[in-house]
Amino acid sequence: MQSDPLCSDAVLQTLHHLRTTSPLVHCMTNDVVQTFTANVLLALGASPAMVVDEQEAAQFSAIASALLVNVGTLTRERARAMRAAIDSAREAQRPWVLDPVAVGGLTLRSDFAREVLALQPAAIRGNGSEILALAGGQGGGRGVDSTDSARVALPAARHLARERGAVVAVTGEIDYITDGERTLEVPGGDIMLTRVVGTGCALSAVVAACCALPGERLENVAAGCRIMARAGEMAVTRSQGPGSFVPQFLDALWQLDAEALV
Ligand SMILES: Nc1ncnc2c1ncn2[C@@H]1O[C@H](COP(=O)(O)OP(=O)(O)O)[C@@H](O)[C@H]1O
Ligand SMILES: Cc1ncsc1CCOP(=O)(O)O
Ligand SMILES: [Mg+2]
Repeated sequence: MQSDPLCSDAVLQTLHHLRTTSPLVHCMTNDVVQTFTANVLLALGASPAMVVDEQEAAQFSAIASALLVNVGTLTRERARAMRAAIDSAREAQRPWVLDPVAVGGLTLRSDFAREVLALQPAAIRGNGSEILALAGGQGGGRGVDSTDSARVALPAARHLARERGAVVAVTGEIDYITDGERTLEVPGGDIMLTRVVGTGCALSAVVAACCALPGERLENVAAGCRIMARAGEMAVTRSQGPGSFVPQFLDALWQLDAEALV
C-alpha cells in the first residue's frame, strides 16, 4: 500500500501556525493525562481548556478552535457532556477529534465511540489496536496499549477515513496519516514515548489543534505527528529515563526549530 513521506516544509509551516495562531483546544480527555496534555499544547503555543460540565461543554465547544473527545476514562455522565459538546461544535462548524482509547473489549466506550463516529469527526487518532477495533475488525489491545502495529491497521485506517470523511492517524513505530486516498508516513520518535503515560492522548490534542489551522488537514495532522516524534527523539538524548524524559520532551517541543526539523 503506497504511502508518501511528509516534507519538512509542511512541518515547519504547521509549527509556525501553531505558534502564531494559538488555537484554543477544548479538551474533554481522561483523568490520567489532563496536565500533561495541557502542557504539551502550551509548549507548542496552543491554548488548552478543560471544560467538562454538559452545559458548559456545549457552550465552550462552539467558541473553541477545536474539540478533543478522548474516551480514556469515560463515564455515562461524561458521554452525555461529550455528545452535547460535539453537537455544539458541529453547529458552530468547529472541527472535533476522536481518540478511541482502549476501544475494543470495553462496552461503554466502544459503543460510544462507534456512535459518535456518525457525527463527522475531522480526525481520529489512535494506536493500531484501537483503529482496528473502531473500524470493526479484530483489534486486541492490552488495556490502553496496542498489540497491533500501525502498519497492520493501515487498511482499517484507510477504510475508516473513506467511510467517515475523516483524517485518520494510526500511530506506533511508524505513524500513518490517511484521508482514505492519500497516506503520509511519519517515521521516527522513540520507544520512550510509550514508557510515559499520555503521549498518545497529548498527540490527539495536538491533532485537534492542527485541525484548526489553515492549509491541508492531512498535512497538518501528519505534521503534528512529526512534531511529537521529533521532540521525543530530542528528549531521549537529553534524559536518563522516563522521569527526566517528560520535562525534556516539553522543552524540546518549545525549542523545535528548522534546524531540528529538517
Ligand atoms: N515503537 C515506537 N517507536 C517510536 N515511537 C513510537 C513507538 N510507539 C509509539 N511511538 C510514538 O509514541 C506516540 C504515542 O503513540 P502510541 O503509543 O501509538 O499511542 P497510544 O499512547 O495512544 O497507544 C506517537 O508519537 C508515536 O509515534
Ligand atoms: C493509563 C490510562 N488509563 C485510562 S486512560 C489512560 C491514559 C492513556 O494514555 P495514552 O493513550 O496516551 O497512552
Ligand atoms: Mg492512547
